[in-house]
Amino acid sequence: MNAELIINARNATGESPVWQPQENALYWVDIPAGRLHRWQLDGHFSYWTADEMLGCIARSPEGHWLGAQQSGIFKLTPQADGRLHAEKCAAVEHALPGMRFNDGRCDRQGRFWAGTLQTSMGAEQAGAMYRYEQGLDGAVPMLQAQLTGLTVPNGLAFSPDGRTMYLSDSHPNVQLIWAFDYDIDSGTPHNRRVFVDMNAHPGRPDGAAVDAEGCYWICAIDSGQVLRFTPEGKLDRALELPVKKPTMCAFGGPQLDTLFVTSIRPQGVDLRDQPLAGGVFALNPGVKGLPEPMVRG
Ligand SMILES: O=C1O[C@H](CS(=O)(=O)O)[C@@H](O)[C@H](O)[C@H]1O
Repeated sequence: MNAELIINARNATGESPVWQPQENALYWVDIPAGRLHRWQLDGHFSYWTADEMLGCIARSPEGHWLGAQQSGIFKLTPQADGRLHAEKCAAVEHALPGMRFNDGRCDRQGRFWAGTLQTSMGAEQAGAMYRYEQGLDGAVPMLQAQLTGLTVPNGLAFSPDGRTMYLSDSHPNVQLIWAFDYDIDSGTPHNRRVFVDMNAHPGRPDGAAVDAEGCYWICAIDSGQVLRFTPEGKLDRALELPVKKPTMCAFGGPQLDTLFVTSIRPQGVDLRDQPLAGGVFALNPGVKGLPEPMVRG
């Protein structure tokens, strides 16, 4: 195992790692805590807390963050007192009560995509994918669902040329990763097909990242592994972690050759066999990643 613990964050649900090259820092969230964290390469660690759960983030060129929370998409600005100042940019009408945003990221053109789920995950197919971009009509535009019928949308990622979109559903009744043709001019996915059936692999599909060779790295939650699939959907590599529930991965480091992985610290269970659950880890994947696109201004 070559996983190195970078911080024993004890996150309830660590997610959405994003490498920020200007600061040589990794940012990520703890969803239920509504927290944005920063770990700098020199070892400094900071965090800021929002008023709502925080599902995923993307950086803007102006230096703030875009965050998908419970009631919509917010511009987030870290404050000196540890709060996250939140300004609503877009709203959503959830299909059911008790829903929040989960996994998301920008496409290669800088449109911010994020998916919703019901927090108890009891309601199947209530989740949807939303796309946010600046310049929509209205002061706080209402976003329209772009894809529906999802239970735990996850694993969103884009191929190096941006023309293939990947998306998964982690729910035990689904466990599929799909590929779509992606129209980079309009930001529209079409021609959905199964890319990988995770029922044939250990773990369920969670967060993902695409590397510079176009291969898809997916956190296989409940198996303690990160799996690499070729663009043809063939399993190529499996890396082990000292925790059972890795949630999302991101390439980072000055050379983009480190794979950072967030994880879940399950509540109310015996953690003697995974005391580092909820930590953030660094792996040496043997391949480089691509810069994470910022939100298009
Ligand atoms: O809250 C979350 O949990 C699930 C993992 S689990 O089903 O609870 O084990 C994860 O897939 C999802 O991304 C996360 O937000």
